[in-house]
Amino acid sequence: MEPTTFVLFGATGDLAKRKIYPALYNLFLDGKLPPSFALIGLGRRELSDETFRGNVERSIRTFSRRKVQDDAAAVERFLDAFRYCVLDVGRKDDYRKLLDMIESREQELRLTPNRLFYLSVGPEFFEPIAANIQESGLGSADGWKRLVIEKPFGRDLPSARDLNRKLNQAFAEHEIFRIDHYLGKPMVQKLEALPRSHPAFQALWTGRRIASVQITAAETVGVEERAGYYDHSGAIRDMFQNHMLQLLMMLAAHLPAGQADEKAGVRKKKAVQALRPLTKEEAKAHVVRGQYAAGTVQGTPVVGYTAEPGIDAESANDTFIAARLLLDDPFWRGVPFYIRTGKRMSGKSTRIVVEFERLPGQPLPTAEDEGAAHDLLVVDIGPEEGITLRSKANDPRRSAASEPIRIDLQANPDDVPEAYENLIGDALRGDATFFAHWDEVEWSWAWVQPILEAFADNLVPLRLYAAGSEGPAESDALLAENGHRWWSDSRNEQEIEMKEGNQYAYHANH
Ligand SMILES: NC(=O)C1=CN([C@@H]2O[C@H](COP(=O)(O)OP(=O)(O)OC[C@H]3O[C@@H](n4cnc5c(N)ncnc54)[C@H](OP(=O)(O)O)[C@@H]3O)[C@@H](O)[C@H]2O)C=CC1
Ligand SMILES: O=C1O[C@H](COP(=O)(O)O)[C@@H](O)[C@H](O)[C@H]1O
Repeated sequence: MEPTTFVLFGATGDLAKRKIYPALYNLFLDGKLPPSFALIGLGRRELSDETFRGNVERSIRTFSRRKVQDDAAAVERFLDAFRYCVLDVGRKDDYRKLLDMIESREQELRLTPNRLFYLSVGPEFFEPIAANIQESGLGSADGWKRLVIEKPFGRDLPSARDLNRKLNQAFAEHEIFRIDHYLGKPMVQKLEALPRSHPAFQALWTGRRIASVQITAAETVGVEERAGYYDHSGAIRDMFQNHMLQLLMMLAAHLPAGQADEKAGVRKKKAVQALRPLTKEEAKAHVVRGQYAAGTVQGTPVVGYTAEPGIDAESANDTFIAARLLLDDPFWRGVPFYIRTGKRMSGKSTRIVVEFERLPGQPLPTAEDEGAAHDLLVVDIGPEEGITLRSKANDPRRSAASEPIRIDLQANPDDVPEAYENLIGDALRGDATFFAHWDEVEWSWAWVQPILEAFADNLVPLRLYAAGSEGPAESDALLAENGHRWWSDSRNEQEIEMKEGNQYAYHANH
């Protein structure tokens, strides 16, 4: 890997502490940091290098997935790369000081001037930092430069386009790495190749009609301490436009054989472009907007959203969204994609369920089975990981069908890299596969824009749901209109949970 100077804006912030330093430490332990590596942390706070390194050490001791053992020498070698520089985003002199510091580190360590600028700061700083990097000469050295940028990328279509145009004045598209941490999750990285990953999945994918695809990201937490941000974003901007649509793209990027060598990014773009647009008038028929009311989450009583600290008592912000989407694509035509995400739901789970239509000859559901699943491919993305095939046809209680096959390749969970480890490792290597490319971001915002407008004009009613539930009843009704039901919530879990010998479970081998 090429020598790199990692320039971290927001080095004193929460994300750096909880995610970035632990990820870098784990990459270091795995030998995945460049052998010649320097990190310069930036923030307004006055910190000495020593205090900064002490903070980083505390962060890796608290948050690293691998225990920081007594190998003091390894920790010291890791921390040796870290320096700190005071920088206020708006002060031009600070960028000149930073340039001096970077150049002197590059000389000291004989580093080729490859510079990775990581913006772990509020979105209002993305554009001024990029402009100052260019203006100060920080980005004009004789090596590569990359910009790693956190979410949110805009708050609607026009602002995202504006931000992108401004970033492009300093960085080319191939130099911009937009983080969507869901794309760093190991199971998400397998989605696009899922149909080819096992003969059983391949046979299903090519031989069976898909009845529906359901994508759920349910959380038990509420707004936490993020009222200022969340009350102006809601579930639609916080989760739906980015993480949920990226999950859809990753899954739908499957194309018939023959085009399989097309790059994943191109196929993802085709998937998002194929989304049938909704007008703001149509939004009400396809989208459910919810907000949590008081309730009980896993045994603990909690207040409703508008009683949360920092939230306007009259707030009509969405903490839940469910939507039905259709793709005008030869493979997916007629298959509804149902997406939902919400806070203060009954459990924490991100899961995709692909439901296959019943085969001719497959046992008809009995009265006891009423509403039970046909064949389901269940992809658990987090917190549990795994792929399970649940099939009625192979239930030995009903038919003399084939012996159950169990494929269990579960890796030691301690060995599963964190999303940020995967993404930072990729950015250091210059591999943008699992980052959100501009086309994807722009098309996602374009699909979401009429819904944002419908919410703003109150064309989609706000439905209250009790904290600890599965969301508003209208979200169930949305699927029932097509004869479907959510297969990924605790009410139905027992119905799809069949006897051990009746499941094909494939746990990712990382
Ligand atoms: N925290 C999280 O879990 C997640 C965060 N994100 C995104 O990551 C980014 C950072 O979030 P987070 O770490 O939580 O935010 P914090 O508020 O914890 O940290 C903000 C950082 O920005 C620095 N900063 C603020 N103002 C200035 C300024 N004028 N000049 C220079 N530095 C400044 C602060 O340093 P100082 O005070 O020393 O100046 C601090 O290091 C945001 O874009 C957020 O949306 C994305 C996903 C999850
Ligand atoms: O980006 C975000 O994601 C988290 C959920 O992430 P997960 O990895 O725990 O599923 C969400 O809580 C947060 O509101 C959002 O900003």
